[in-house]
Amino acid sequence: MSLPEAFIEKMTRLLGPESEYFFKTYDQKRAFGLRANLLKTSGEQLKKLPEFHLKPVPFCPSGFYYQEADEPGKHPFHQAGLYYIQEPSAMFVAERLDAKPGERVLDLCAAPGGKSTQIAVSMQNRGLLVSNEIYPKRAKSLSENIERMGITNALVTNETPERLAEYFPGNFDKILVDAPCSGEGMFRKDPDAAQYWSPDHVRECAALQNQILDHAYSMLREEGILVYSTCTFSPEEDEQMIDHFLKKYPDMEVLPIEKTGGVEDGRPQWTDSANSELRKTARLWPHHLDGEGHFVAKLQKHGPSLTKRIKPVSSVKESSLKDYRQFEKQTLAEKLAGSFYFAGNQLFLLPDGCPDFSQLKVIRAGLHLGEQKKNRFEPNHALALAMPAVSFQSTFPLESSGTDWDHYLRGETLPAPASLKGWTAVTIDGFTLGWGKAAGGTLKNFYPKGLRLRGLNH
Ligand SMILES: C[S@@+](CC[C@H](N)C(=O)[O-])C[C@H]1O[C@@H](n2cnc3c(N)ncnc32)[C@H](O)[C@@H]1O
Repeated sequence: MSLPEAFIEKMTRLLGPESEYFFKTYDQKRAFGLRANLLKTSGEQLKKLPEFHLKPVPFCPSGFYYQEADEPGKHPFHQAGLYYIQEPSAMFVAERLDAKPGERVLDLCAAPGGKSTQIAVSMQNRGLLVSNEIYPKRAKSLSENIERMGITNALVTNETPERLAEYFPGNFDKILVDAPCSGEGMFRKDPDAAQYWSPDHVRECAALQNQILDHAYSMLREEGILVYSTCTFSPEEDEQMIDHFLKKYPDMEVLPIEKTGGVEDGRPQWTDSANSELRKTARLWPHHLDGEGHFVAKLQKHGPSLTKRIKPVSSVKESSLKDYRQFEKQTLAEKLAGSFYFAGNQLFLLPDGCPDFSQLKVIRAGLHLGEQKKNRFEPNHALALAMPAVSFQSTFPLESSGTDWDHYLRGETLPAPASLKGWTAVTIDGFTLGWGKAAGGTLKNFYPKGLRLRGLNH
């Protein structure tokens, strides 16, 4: 592939004789990856599927390489949220944050959600994950991926880092900044990215990352953890960015990152200070492992934080849940508990200890249960995708070896047993796919219009 001249010169200067191996990767095919969604399945279960040819990613326990011809994006398990298609080296990042159930975590630059969906898995859907994206369209796809993967503890926001920093000073145990960058590691995946590249663009990205990091710092609590990552090779956005950050905030300490499967140390020699601490950061190079390339730094804040306590949202009165409870009794296997919240007619079950978010642009708040209609409750797609099949009193089973799933995902009505009545969870090989409502021998289709398949799928 054709690369910008100035990029070739720069990488040749930085890498010396190693650059020969680096540039050779541009003539090779890129690796394709998917990550098992451990909220719904296991890697072992996916590995048994004859449709896919999966090989483990050495630096991510739930990650697999697949063959391009496997086309996992076209399999109904994708719509059921059993995996997330993700560039393999990107899978290394969220694992380093080591988010735990019950923590308060912020993913500041989150769309389309590869890393947020991975963070939610390690939190086991408990605690609070604020998953933020600055651009509205990208925030919408982030929200859809959060829904598809069955994540129930996320507040998906569409804010600038600056606004969030005003709202959440000193509030988070862990923050991921997966920064917008010059994307040098994306050239094989997206050849257009190479055309946008210029030394000026690298400088602009570095200036933006600097500002984003300032905001992240102010939102971190004392002893909180910050992970910073990019998918670019330029030292200005990687080691030099962290070097500058450490000088500006001396209470930040670089933490070691365990490096396996071809992951390498950061390169302090590419900074003015040559601070040996920077060796603890990690670099994923396309000529040392199967993946496009990433830089990751993990830091801890030891200084005090100016913290604003935000009161949690209190639950609505039980009396306003009458129609929901009636629906729940008829449809679900157990009663849901927690903080319920109405946004207009839309009912949500909020993440644990969810802070008041009334002043923020929020796209999704925890689990979207459904809509209060006149004297009845209609469930949302998110509720189906967040629950395993055993959580429903009635299921409508489809098989991936058949063709009915294709009709269902296109929004068509399906024939149903005459005895089947009311809301039922449609499943694919035992995994929930969406809602249907049975009456008079047919299943009315409630697969969301915006997600339906169109045209040829095979
Ligand atoms: C590398 S991507 C994030 C990828 C995402 N973490 C994932 O794993 O799917 C960087 C994100 O930063 C967003 N972004 C762009 N400008 C920004 C800014 N000024 N502040 C915060 N985020 C910004 C981009 O829209 C993009 O979604």
